[in-house]
Amino acid sequence: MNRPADHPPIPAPRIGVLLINLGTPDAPEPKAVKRYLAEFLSDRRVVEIPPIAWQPILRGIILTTRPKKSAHAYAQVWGEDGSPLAAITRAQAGGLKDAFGPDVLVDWAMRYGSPAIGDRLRAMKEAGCERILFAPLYPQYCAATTATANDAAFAALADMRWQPAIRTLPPYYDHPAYIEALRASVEAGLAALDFTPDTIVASFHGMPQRTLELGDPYHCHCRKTARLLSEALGRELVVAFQSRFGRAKWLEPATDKVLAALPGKGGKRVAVLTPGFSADCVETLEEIALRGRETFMEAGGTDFACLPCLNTSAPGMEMLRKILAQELAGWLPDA
Ligand SMILES: C=CC1=C(C)c2cc3[nH]c(cc4nc(cc5[nH]c(cc1n2)c(C)c5CCC(=O)O)C(CCC(=O)O)=C4C)c(C)c3C=C
Ligand SMILES: [Fe+2]
Ligand SMILES: [Fe+2]
Repeated sequence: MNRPADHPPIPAPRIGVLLINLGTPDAPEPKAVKRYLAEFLSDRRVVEIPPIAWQPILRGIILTTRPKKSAHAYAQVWGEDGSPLAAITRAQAGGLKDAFGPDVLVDWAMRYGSPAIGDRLRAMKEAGCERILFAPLYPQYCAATTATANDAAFAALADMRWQPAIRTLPPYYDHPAYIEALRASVEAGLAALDFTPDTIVASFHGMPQRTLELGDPYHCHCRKTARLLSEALGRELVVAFQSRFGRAKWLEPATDKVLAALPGKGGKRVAVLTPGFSADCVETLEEIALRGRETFMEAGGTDFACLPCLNTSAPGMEMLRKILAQELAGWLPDA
């Protein structure tokens, strides 16, 4: 059937890019933190203990004690625009607004709390996006982060009669653009210090040792990132794992133990980087920059620095543009 000559052209299908990070409480207060932790720690991708055994511990012990302690940690890093993790992820999405042309909508969501993945996905669909790239911003794949973000996105699709086409961003732990962004950002960070570190620690978020034994590639991804970054910097990095949670054995060595032991072994001036976090958050700003510093100085260290994550730095944004454009190839008209 022919359309009349004056019929408006069919608009090009739009494309959506949804940046996803972990999530954060709505306020640095015990009530909001409790709500957030209840959702986060009930995720079976995060705590792999059968709910019948785990839920009584979670409800009976953890959610009655931890929210107060964690709210204090959040309060120390909370900014004018809220939780750093949310503020930085929002700014990353804002910085990419025009990166891929007028037909590509860039938005952001959080796996736990708000803005919820399902809500942002439905909004993209309503805005006409027929193709959507989910981008969990975890360089190293972990089922507790990457997979659960994708699970939430696919759960939202399960309710849609007319689904958009979907791609997911692969882990980018060894992507040359990521390693180069880390190198540039670490070199700039080191050059800005008023001391010369004798030791550089690369601290990644930990996970239970059992998760590695069950086949999760996270630990290998972290080690490879550290090796490639060490080669790019031309200097040694001490790898450590932070944020231990619960009683099980976690990946070792633990960052706090490494920081406490360094001064006794002659490492008095340390710089810590956290390359597994794409945005600064309570785990970098409170656990490392505040508590890590205290641990290190009390053990006899003389100088301590926690270098910023890639955040919205020029090398960080350039990296995001490159890895996202690579996944959009074939969807973008000129790619
Ligand atoms: C970057 C990768 C991350 C992995 C892997 C990860 C695994 C993991 N985390 C917990 C428990 C907690 N994590 C918490 C905060 C938190 N975790 C990550 C990232 C990873 N977690 C980020 C970016 C953040 C910061 C969130 C923010 O709001 O700034 C917390 C909450 C804070 C606290 O109460 O201390 C917990 C709890 C487990 C069990 C786990 C298992 C593999
Ligand atoms: Fe975590
Ligand atoms: Fe922590």
